[in-house]
Amino acid sequence: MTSLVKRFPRHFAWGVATASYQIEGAVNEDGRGASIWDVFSHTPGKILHGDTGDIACDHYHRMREDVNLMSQLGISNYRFSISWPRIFPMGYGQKNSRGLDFYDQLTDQLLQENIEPLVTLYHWDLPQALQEKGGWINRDTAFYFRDYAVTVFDKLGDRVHNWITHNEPWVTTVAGHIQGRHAPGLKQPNVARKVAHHLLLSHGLAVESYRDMGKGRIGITLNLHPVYPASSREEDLTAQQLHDAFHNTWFLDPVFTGTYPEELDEILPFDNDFIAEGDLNLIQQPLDFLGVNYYAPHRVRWNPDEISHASLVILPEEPITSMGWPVDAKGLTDLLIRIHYDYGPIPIIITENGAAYEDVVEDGQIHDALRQHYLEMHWDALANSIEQGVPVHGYYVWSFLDNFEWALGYSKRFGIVYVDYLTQQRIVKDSGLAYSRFLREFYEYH
Ligand SMILES: CO[C@H](O)c1c[n+]2c([nH]1)[C@H](O)[C@@H](O)[C@H](O)[C@H]2CO
Repeated sequence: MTSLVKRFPRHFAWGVATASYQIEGAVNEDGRGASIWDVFSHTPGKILHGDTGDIACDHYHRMREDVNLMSQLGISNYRFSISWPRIFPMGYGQKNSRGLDFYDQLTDQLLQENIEPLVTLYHWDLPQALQEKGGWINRDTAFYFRDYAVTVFDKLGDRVHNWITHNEPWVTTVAGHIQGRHAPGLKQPNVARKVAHHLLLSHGLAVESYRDMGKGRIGITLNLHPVYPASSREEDLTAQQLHDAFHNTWFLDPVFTGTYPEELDEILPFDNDFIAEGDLNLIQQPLDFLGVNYYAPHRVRWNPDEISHASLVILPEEPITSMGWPVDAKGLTDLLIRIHYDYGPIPIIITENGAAYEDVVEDGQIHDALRQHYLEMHWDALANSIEQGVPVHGYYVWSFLDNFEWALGYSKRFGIVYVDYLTQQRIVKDSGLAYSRFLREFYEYH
C-alpha cells in the first residue's frame, strides 16, 4: 500500500460520507418538521420491507460515539448533510433553534477531533410543507432554499469552510419526478426540465449568497458516469450521445457553460417559459470545486423505448456489486479525464465512491474483502487520474455507516462500519480497518 500513498498529494482530503435522512433517525424530535422522505417511506409499497428512516442508525442520539469512532480510525474529513426540516420545519419562516444546535454540536465535536467538515445543504429531504406548495416544480422553492442556506452559512460558516449546495440533482429530478421510485414519487416527465432548472437555480442563489458571506469553498455534487457504446453500430453511438446528455451534460453544461445540451431536447422537449432572464448566468457562476459521485460506468445500446433511448448493458463476465452495478475502476479515470478536458481545470472532489455487498458477521468481524478490493482499485484509478493532470483534491468513501438505502431500505449495506439495526452496535468491517491503515500510512509518509 505504501507505493499508493506516495501517489497522492500531501493535502489530499481522505474522508467518509453520510446523509441526514439515511443515518439520523429522531424524525419527530426537537422540533424537526416532516420531510418528503418521511411521507414517502411511510407510504405502503414504496420502500422494500416497509423500512423507514424513523430510527435508521440513531445517529441523532449517537453522534458523539460516531465522531469518536471516525477519530479512532484516523479519518480526518467527514461529509454530512443537513436536514432542511430540522432547521425550518415548514421550509421557511420560523427557524428551529434545536435543529441548528444539533449541527452546531456536530461541527464542534468534529473540530475537537481534528476532523474537517464538508457540509451538503440538500441530500433529498425537502420539507414536506414545501412539497405541498409544489416542491421543486415551484420556482419559489429555489428562493426558500437560498434563505435556508443563508441561515446555515450564518450559523456554521465560522467553522465550516467547505460546502456542497446539492447532492445529485439528477436523482431528485429523474427518480423523484419521472420514475417515481424516490420521494416525492411523481411520474411526470413533462415537469422534469423545470424541476432540474429550479434545483440549479437554487444552487446558483446559494453560491451567490455564500460569496457575500463566506470565505470558504463551495461546489455542487453530481452523479456522473462515463458512457461507453455497447458496439460501434451507429445506433449504439447515438444511444451513447443521448444517454450522456441525459445523465451527465444535463447538469454539467448549465453549471459550467450556462447552457443546456441540445441533445436533451430530443429526449425531454420543453418550452423554456420557466427560464427567466439571468437564471443561467446565476447557475454558471464560478465554483471552487465539482463534487463527483462515482460508482460505475454505463455501457449502453440503442433502445428507443427508454427515456434516454439507451439501455444499460452488463457484460456477462464483468463483476458486479449487490446493487447490480459493474465494478470498473478505470471508468473513474475515464470520467475525470473527460470532465477535466471538457469543462476546464475545476478542482474535483470524489464526494462518494463505495460498494454494497452482502455482509456476514463472523465472530464479531466482517471480512468484506470484495468491498476492500473495490475501494483499493478506485484509489489506484484516482492516482492514475492525478498523474494524468486531473486536479483531484479529495475522496470520501460512501459510506461511513451502513444506512437507509432509499427505496431499498436497509437491504443494502455500503458502510465500512457495520450497523446492527436491532442493537445499534457499530462493528468496523475489514474494509474500515484497511482504510484506517491506509490513512495512517498516508499521514506518516507525508
Ligand atoms: C449511481 O449511484 C449514484 O451516484 C448514487 C449512489 N448513492 C447515491 N448516489 C446517494 O448520494 C446516496 O445517498 C446513496 O446511498 C448512494 C448509494 O446508492
